Amino acid sequence: MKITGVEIRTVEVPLVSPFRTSFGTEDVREALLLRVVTDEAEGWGECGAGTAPLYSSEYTRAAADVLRSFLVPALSGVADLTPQRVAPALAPFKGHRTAKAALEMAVLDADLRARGVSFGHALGAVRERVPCGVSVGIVDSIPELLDVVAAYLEAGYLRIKLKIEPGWDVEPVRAVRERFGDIALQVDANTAYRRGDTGHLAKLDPFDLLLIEQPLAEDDLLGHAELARRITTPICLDESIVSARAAADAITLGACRVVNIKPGRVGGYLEARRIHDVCAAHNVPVWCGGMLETGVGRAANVALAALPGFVLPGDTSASERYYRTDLTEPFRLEDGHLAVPTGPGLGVTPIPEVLEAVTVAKEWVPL
Ligand SMILES: O=C(O)CCC(=O)N[C@@H](C(=O)O)c1ccccc1
Repeated sequence: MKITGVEIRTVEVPLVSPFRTSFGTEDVREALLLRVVTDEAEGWGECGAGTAPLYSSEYTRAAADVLRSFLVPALSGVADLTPQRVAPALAPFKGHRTAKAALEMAVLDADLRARGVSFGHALGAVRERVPCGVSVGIVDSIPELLDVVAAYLEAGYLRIKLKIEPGWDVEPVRAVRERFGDIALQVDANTAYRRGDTGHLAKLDPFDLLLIEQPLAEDDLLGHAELARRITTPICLDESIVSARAAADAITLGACRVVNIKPGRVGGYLEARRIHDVCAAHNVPVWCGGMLETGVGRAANVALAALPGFVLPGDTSASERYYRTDLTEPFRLEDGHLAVPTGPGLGVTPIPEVLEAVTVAKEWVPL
């Protein structure tokens, strides 16, 4: 396959409601969409970096620059480009995993569309639909939280994830347990706690949570391993798991018993598949995380979530959880599940007029 160029598009898509986590609040999703043009087909990729480097060191403007200046030009040196050759071509450049993931995703989409193969089939999906959880941001009061959770349960979500931080943790969990009983419930701290918070985090143990996600810093595997010996709630890692090797190390150290796989965080869907395989080899369950993807990235995540080791509901929510108007045909929850797209490649494409309406910058990088 030969690339003629890559369109880098910055979009700003309003969220239906502010999304607050321990690392900040978003009410507009700024994302990059890549359109790779090849001699055989076009492919789409989505970069999950945020407007500011708060979840990780990456952010949208930096991702656009590293793509324009280094990553896209690096593909010109690959004679017969295949999706499997993208990561090695980009490996000399350090970091920028969400930018790399978006480019690999777009090349993979183009390749699969050209061959008439779906993302799910290419990755090894074994299900036609996936069970869906939902991420509930931090809100101003317990009553408001209970109303939000009640609405998501009414919508059919099969798992609730509560964002927590110091000062908003035990009481919200207690209130949700008392109101809704033994629903599938987990929490996500996004690195907000410290090693000295072990005693406080142990107060979550009586609530029979599925897991506590990334309580400590992304580089503190030993801290998580020590915490795992002091609390009964299973630890799940997110920010720490940047590669298959990191997953193997974390599991071996006893730092986690569950892994949240986010293709953007790990450099792409091919690495995400490798992490899935490493975790399966260690009998570690995985689930698919989310980075507020539009329907473009959501289609790929739903396909990934259909792999055999994804045994827990992920953050693969319906489009309407975040967007009044999605960039693609919306993903709709049916009996708590989303259908895995079956068309070639992603199986979805951005709706041109919707895409134009949210585009704030567009550039063409020729190869
Ligand atoms: O459902 C979703 O797409 C969002 C799920 C979610 O909470 N994502 C958080 C996270 O910390 O995991 C996030 C959002 C944006 C960027 C990075 C991470």
